[in-house]
Amino acid sequence: MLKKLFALSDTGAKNLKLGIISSAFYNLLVMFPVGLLMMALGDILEAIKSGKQPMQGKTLFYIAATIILFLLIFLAQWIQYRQTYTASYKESSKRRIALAEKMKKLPLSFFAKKDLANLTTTIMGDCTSLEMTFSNAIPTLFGTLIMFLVISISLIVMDYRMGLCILLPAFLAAIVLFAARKGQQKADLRCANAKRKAYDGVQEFLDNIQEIKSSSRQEEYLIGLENKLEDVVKLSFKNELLPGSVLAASQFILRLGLVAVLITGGILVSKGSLSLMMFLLFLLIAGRIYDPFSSVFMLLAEIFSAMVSIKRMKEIEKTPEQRGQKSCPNKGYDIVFDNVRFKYSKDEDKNVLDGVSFRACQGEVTALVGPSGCGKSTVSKLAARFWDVDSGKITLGGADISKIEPETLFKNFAIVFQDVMLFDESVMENIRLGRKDATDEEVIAAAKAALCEEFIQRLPDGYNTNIGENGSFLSGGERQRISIARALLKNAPVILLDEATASMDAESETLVQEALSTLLSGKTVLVIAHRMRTVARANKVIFLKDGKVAETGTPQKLLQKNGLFAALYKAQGLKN
Ligand SMILES: Nc1ncnc2c1ncn2[C@@H]1O[C@H](COP(=O)(O)OP(=O)(O)OP(=O)(O)O)[C@@H](O)[C@H]1O
Repeated sequence: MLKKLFALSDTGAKNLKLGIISSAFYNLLVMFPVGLLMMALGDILEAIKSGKQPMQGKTLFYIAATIILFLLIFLAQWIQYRQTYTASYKESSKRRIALAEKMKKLPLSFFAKKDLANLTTTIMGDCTSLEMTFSNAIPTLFGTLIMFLVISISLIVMDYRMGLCILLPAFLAAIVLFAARKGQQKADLRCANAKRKAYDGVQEFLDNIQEIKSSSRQEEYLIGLENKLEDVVKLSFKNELLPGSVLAASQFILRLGLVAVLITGGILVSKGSLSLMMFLLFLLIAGRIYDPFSSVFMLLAEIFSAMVSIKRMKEIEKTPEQRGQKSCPNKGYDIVFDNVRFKYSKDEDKNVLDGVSFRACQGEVTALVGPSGCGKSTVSKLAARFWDVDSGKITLGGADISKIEPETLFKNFAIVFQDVMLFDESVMENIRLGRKDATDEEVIAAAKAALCEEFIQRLPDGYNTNIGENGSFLSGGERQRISIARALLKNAPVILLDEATASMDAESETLVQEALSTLLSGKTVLVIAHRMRTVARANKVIFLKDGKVAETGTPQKLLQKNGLFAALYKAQGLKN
């Protein structure tokens, strides 16, 4: 049950169980000194009454019992610490790894619906808050509840009237806290959303600082960001105020228990229906039993927020993964689209691709052409199974790619996307990302083939120069050439080039095209290029319009046809 409720691993659930048991054991054990004290007091009073020496012959028993009791308390606390703190950190790191592994297997449709801040909060923030909750709050809560149950039964058996005086306030206080739970969770959610919006805002501000500074709406933008940050402060304050007030109310109700024991006990003793010793025992218990409750109540807010984190995590865990076999039974590397229909979201009424069929043959360059938004990038993303098609089929060498595990399938692809992702590392390491076991010589050869050598030599430290966050020290054309070098290094049988040469000047583009054409020979190449000069060299053109294949054939044939492709070609020819 614990495993399901708190989304734990088998070991995590086992450790939490042990933590709860040791916490309950500890809470019960700390009550025993009260019993021992009462026994000693009883002995002393008995001795005084009968005129004997107090505690005669029993001193050793009391010393031994005290030592054993303290040893047991120490042991219970040590086990609780070990089982909860150490185990919860291990569990939390396992959870982070499991989440990251899970995300690797999720389709891109999942990430399109979530924003980056939300995911970061789940992986880092939620895991950290759960770490704290499992290391302390949950074992303390359950441990206290078990202790309370055991003591309640004992108190009722000893004297139900006095027992009720102690127990009723605890129930009342718990009811108040649970009644406020819904409000607390709502406040938590509001606060978390405000934090996420502020995080997104700051991230957007840092990412686009250049555009914001040069825009006439700089003031307006900053006011918007300031409002988001102020919302966080306001909602955090409210979020603290609610549990604070509820906590104060429940603590007050708990204190009433001590007063009730004092008044009821006093009346019962005066009537002679309760012994003085029993009255003292209940008073001592009432003085101690509420202490763990106070700390549990303080932790409840933490536990309620943890339940929100767990819900978010379960949502990720439940998302279906892109699965498939670990081997790719392809014969050759022709890519075939067979009546493919696809849209990014179920809510859209129009398909982005609507019955697309074509064959991109091995050893040929197939160019995807068409007006902006017609679905060219979508075709290349579907070919690498970044998304799964809604209907129809895509095959690689005859193998249905929807049945092949994405990681296995991806080994066959090298991709140069429109947005090049570069890392804050050296040029050498950025290119080596194409194939992590490549030697320096292989990296340099790929860089030369992608015409990077010339600008790399100009960098202060050559191949060892750090290129800054996302290659911010490089020009658009240079960044793309690094990305091409990476793809060349991977030497995969299928190459997807998406706007690969868009940021280069005409001269560099011609040189890169030449380099590519020698290096890409024998491979299946799907290229998206707006410039018609690039397309003219392709073996086949797929002209897309509104998500449908409008024309297909060799560039020469399509030019002769004088249709859509020819019109676009001529229009660009005029511009160039
Ligand atoms: N991740 C996404 N989520 C939702 N819609 C998307 C997504 N990516 C693209 N689209 C939409 O799908 C349609 C096709 O986009 P796609 O990027 O494939 O076109 P394209 O032909 O490559 O355009 P361009 O030449 O301008 O790059 C567009 O209407 C676009 O708005």
